[in-house]
Amino acid sequence: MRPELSEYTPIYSGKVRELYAVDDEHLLLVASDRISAYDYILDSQIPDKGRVLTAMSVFFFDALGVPNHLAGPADDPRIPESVLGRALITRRLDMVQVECVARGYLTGSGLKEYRANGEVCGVPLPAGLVDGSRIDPPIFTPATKAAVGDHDENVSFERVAADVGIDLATRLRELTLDVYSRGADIARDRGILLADTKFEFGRTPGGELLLADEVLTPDSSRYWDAALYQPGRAQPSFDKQIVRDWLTGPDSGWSTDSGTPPPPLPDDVVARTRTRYIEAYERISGLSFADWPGAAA
Ligand SMILES: N#Cc1c(N)ncnc1-c1cnn(CCN2CCOCC2)c1
Repeated sequence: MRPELSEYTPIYSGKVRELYAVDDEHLLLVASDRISAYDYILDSQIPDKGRVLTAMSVFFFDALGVPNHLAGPADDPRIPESVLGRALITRRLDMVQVECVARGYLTGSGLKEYRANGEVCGVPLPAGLVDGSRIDPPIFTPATKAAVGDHDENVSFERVAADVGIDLATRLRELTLDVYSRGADIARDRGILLADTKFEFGRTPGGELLLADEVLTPDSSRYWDAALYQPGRAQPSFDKQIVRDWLTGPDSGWSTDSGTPPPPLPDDVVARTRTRYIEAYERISGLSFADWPGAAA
């Protein structure tokens, strides 16, 4: 008999995920079906999004072989039925307060910084780069964690070293770039570009540094279709472009500068977006989402 979610103590609630205390040493990390766009959490949910992104994290935790915070399988008996497939039992860690970002392509806040001063997080880049340019080798562009709803602040490696010490900062950079590069290689071999990603790390009571949070999901990363890749413009998001295009198109009656929350999504936009998440998982993992635990939404 699985426990009820109400038996666990909520300890953190993010835009699309929650964290519960299971016991003194373990947490339950729950991914919802909520989706964000243009800095709004949409009223419409994407059925199975939480299960797909959880499956993707588990695939990469397994495939990359990096010591991590997982403390049980996807069907662990401590996971309540109501969240089975979109929740994981993890070790409770002392989290390092650094958003560990790796960028293999220039876009978003990195592009904005580059255009202003030719560098990102203190890392100088070649002149003449455009939106979507490859950054080779990839760079470590850390950020400080912002309050829910705010944007993280990009900071230099030197600032991270001042905050957490040079040894830990160096280890964070090394792990971030290694895990990003190996994850990007896996995705690229399947026709999907991993433009950038954000990792979080934590330490055990014994001081071991573990990869935590979610890993290489479309919520923590930018995924692009390699077949559509064209530097010099904003790349279509593999998973969210259908939503973005409808919201900014003629049928939504909404615009990004309206100052109002986006309207609900049409059923077909929801359905096609669900399909995109499942396609990303199945192409990258080579596994069938039908085999993943939990009830299909
Ligand atoms: N993972 C993890 C983890 C852990 N294994 N041990 C202790 N604390 C955390 C933790 C606490 N907050 N965050 C930020 C990311 N959150 C994730 C959940 O959803 C909301 C955002 C991570």
